[in-house]
Amino acid sequence: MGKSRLVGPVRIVGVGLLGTSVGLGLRGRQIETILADASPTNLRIAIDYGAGRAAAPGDLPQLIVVCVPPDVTAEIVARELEAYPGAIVTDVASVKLAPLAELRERGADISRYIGSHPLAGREKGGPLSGRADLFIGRPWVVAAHDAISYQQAGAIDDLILDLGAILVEMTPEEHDLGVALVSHVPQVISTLMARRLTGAAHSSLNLAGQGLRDVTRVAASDPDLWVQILGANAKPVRDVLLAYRDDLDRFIDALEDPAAPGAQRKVAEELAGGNAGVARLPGKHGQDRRFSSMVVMVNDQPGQIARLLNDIGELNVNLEDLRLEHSPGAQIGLAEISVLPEAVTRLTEELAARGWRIAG
Ligand SMILES: NC(=O)c1ccc[n+]([C@@H]2O[C@H](COP(=O)([O-])OP(=O)(O)OC[C@H]3O[C@@H](n4cnc5c(N)ncnc54)[C@H](O)[C@@H]3O)[C@@H](O)[C@H]2O)c1
Ligand SMILES: O=C(O)C(=O)C[C@]1(C(=O)O)C=C[C@@H](O)C=C1
Repeated sequence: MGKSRLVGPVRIVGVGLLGTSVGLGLRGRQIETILADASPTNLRIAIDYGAGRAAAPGDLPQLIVVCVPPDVTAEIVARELEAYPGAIVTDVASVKLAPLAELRERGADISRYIGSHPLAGREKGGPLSGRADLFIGRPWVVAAHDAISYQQAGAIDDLILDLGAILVEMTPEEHDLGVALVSHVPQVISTLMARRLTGAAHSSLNLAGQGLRDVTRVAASDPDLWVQILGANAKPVRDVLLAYRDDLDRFIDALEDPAAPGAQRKVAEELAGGNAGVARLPGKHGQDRRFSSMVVMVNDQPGQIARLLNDIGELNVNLEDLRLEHSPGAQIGLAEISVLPEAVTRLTEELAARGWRIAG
């Protein structure tokens, strides 16, 4: 266990997916965490799960992390600033301009507040979805404003670094424009793609492979949360969607008569544009992921996954993550396993020596 930067205690308000993940990550570094939530059930689950303890009179948190839905973020930040005059406060809401504007309107003491946003999450909320390693290697934006300097908010930087995330400084405006493109519009497109499936025939749905699953994973996200996020960042999201509508029209036109002169070139240019865009992403899973993955082909027979995991254990390699892919009717499953990068070469060779087929 490395030394932590934060001294603590850290108070976490809202212990759903984000709050519980922050709590678990900090507890893993022995930092004292104090939990609060409007839902007694969520609070109980997060405590039982090991994310921290309940609040007590006389608590003096160094830092408060507000992890509640966007529409109540400013209200709760204002309340916490008033209740704990010695604490620095941040929030993790997915939009940054709206909460800051509301705090200004409320006359809150924002000289102790900077909003932040980890670009890490899952499509499923609630404390049971919390993960201590959720933030490792992920960008975490700190959205500055002129009532506080970064130096005064050092505890927020410490939080981000203690949780293994990558600190990114930007203004709230830059943040909201950026996430419209890389997070909010992707959610909309994923939703629309998945919505197309609601009336589809089972025979078509049975053909779904990993491509569709990759682009529709976040369509399973919580509508209540996303109504708030999209509403609070409507203009930037709308602007990207308008450009996207032009893109769609161009693609539709290019397919109108595939035999027409130049039609194939137009389609090829669109596809090449996609290649160029995806190549600009910093790593498949975001920046600096700590783990490398490899894919092992597994025969569709009872006990095969157990045998693979046992072999990995015997080779003394720690499995960091496991993802199984299996299409209906296929005789082969694909196990994507994530391990530390330095273990990949040896594991590949030794698993191959034990008869496993490595797909990549
Ligand atoms: N889900 C993601 O992937 C993700 C990623 C990054 C940031 N965020 C942001 O994090 C915040 C929390 O999202 P989440 O996914 O953890 O949601 P969640 O639904 O899992 O958790 C929210 C928690 O806040 C509690 N809560 C609601 N109103 C409250 C109030 N007034 N006072 C105290 N507690 C209250 C709820 O009971 C719940 O436990 C949101 O602002 C969201 O924009 C979410
Ligand atoms: O990967 C997911 O499931 C997410 O929900 C992640 C994601 C994102 O778009 O990157 C979604 C919204 C949050 O504000 C931050 C992260």
